[in-house]
Amino acid sequence: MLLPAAARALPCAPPHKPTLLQAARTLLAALQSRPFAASTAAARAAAPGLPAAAAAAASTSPGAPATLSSVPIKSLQQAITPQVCQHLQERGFAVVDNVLGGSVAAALREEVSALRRHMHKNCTHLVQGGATGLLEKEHVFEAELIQQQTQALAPLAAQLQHDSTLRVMLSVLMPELRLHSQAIKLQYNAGRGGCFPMHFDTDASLDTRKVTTIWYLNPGWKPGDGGELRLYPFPEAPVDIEPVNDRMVLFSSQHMLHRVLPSAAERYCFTIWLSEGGGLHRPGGAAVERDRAELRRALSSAEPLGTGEAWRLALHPELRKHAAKWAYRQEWERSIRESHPTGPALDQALQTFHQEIAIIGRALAPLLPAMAAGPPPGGLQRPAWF
Ligand SMILES: O=C(O)CCC(=O)C(=O)O
Ligand SMILES: [Fe+2]
Repeated sequence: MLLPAAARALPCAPPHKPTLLQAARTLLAALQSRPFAASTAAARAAAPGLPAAAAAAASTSPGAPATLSSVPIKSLQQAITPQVCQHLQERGFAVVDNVLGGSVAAALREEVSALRRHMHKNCTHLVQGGATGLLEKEHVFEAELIQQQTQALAPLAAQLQHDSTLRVMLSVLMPELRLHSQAIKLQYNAGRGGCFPMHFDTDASLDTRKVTTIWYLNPGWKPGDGGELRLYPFPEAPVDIEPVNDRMVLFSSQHMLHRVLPSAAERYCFTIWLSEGGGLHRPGGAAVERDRAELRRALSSAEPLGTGEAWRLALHPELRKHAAKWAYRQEWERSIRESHPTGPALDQALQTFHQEIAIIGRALAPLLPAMAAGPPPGGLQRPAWF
């Protein structure tokens, strides 16, 4: 059922945007020389050629520095290229190496290490009938940087939490993201098999996170250590990404299914989530209702569906994550077992998982034969990621 590389429909390459990138760099330089709160208007005045979305991405809350002087922002600016954004847009993810430089990566690793005794166990969030249950993971610990005490122990990460360089650079090339704010989380995996089950970071109905960026800080990583990030860009084949030092991975927070494979070695990283401005956008209205009614009709029709039509429905934005969950149900169950200690909480989580799979199986029954048989001969249209 996975999409063969040769059959992918390739959209046209976006136009080069060197002048826009230059305008973004001018703005970031201006922000660096004037360290406090930048408004959208100030940002546009500093770099007149800049699109509104990029200027808005540069604005910060009062008192927060807009960009850093203590990390090599130049390398971060250069990390976000048109090629990176094209990959992110078309495939749902991108990988950037040597993003901060070895010495900054080493300092950040020290900071994560210094915070270890302030960390709490990472939990899997189980959404069930409107309520959220928490299932602790073994060996994976995390800290947000909200309290002054933790910020003092991790000053570089605390500055990175506010730095707008990444947001501005992404917004120049992908203004449709409307990025406006960000949050950081530091993570320490003690090894001993610590891992994450398959999940999506969020959903449009939960919060406004759009882009997940994970930054790896593991200079000693070697094959066999495990802890790879596995992405499932459904319906394409999974991709494993090694958590090597100074690597940043970007992906769609809402649509990229992913997990962390069991890690045999200590593993350090941090995540910055980039969010859309303008509050939670709950899709609704007549058009959405019509769309849903059409989906219900297609799924309940007595007529058998052709392969192309079945796949079109499986990749519909409302159904795609359920289709992926069904397609990977065995691997998904294994990942839940691997990530949590045995006991009643795990048993409950597995029971809920099986109930969900049964519901999905019933709802998507007309699509399952086509999904099991693989994509149609002409290939599939790539789904939208953002
Ligand atoms: O540690 C990683 O590579 C990914 C972590 C993750 O998926 C998460 O925090 O949601
Ligand atoms: Fe995640």
